[in-house]
Amino acid sequence: MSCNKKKILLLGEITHAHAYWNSLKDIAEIIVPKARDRAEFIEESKSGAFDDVLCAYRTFSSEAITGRIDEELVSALPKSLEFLCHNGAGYDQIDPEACTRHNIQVSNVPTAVDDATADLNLFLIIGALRNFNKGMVQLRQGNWLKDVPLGHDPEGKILGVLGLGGIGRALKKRTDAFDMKVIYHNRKRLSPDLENGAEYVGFDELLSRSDVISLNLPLNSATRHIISTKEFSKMKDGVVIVNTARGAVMDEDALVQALASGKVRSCGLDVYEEEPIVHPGLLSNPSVMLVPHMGTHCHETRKAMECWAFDNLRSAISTGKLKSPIPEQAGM
Ligand SMILES: O=CC(=O)O
Repeated sequence: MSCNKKKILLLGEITHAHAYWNSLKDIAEIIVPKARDRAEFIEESKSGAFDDVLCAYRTFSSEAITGRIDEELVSALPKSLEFLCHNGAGYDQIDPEACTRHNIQVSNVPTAVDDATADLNLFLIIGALRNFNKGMVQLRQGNWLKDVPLGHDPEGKILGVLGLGGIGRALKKRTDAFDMKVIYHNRKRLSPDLENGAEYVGFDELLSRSDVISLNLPLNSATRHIISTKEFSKMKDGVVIVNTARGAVMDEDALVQALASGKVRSCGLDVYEEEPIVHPGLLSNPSVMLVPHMGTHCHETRKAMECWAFDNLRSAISTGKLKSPIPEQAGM
């Protein structure tokens, strides 16, 4: 009976939206790989185990088995594969050009991640400005307020958002309540309704005017290390930097140096260049706020993300179109 159904390749685990996932079984047969690493995965695919799959669903952590979805991996997948539905906003684990060359349409999960990530982003800004981490570390060591410098109020400070997308805009909504003045830089200026009062500035102006810089842009070849030594030198002394996007948009070595010199007063990080490895210069610095990639680490958000990704699968199977194709493939 199942032979008439379309096939979905499951890369990763279903953790929240079980009922929705089970409902997909009415329209699709689920193929679960046995591979434990990339070499085994490629071999399994070449053996024909994934033949005829139309769609693949993948999670962020499935990279531990498949590795990056790049030319080598995509070439080993069956030609029947037309849709790759990624569960996550950032899809830097996928090479969009390789997928396009092999006629694989890719979707991600925008919007559903915005509020939870912006909540964490705000927590990091306030914590870094107010030296909360240092105070908390000292308290646990029995050193009540020892060597904890006075912090700074967010009110009246200039927040420079690099990448005013969904998360950046959700952050602005939150920082408006703290009377922060928001300036932003994107490759293209947004429409006034999306700007919602944020001031559009050039990249260098954002670096030089901001009291707090928030990195909210995707990681790709154009944004890797977009913040490094030269950019730090253009910032105000004592600037605060927060990153909930991807670690590699900022050069971590350069950040550690900028913290040591005092150029950067403090930072708040949810993401790191080599997760789960964290730079020792960050780990040993009690003034910085460090969180282990928890931007969407909430029941409700994780469920909403799965549902969004499954909507993409359902749409691909029933209409031949994705609900949220990645921008690189718009019009494919
Ligand atoms: O990091 C989380 C995501 O990309 O959704």
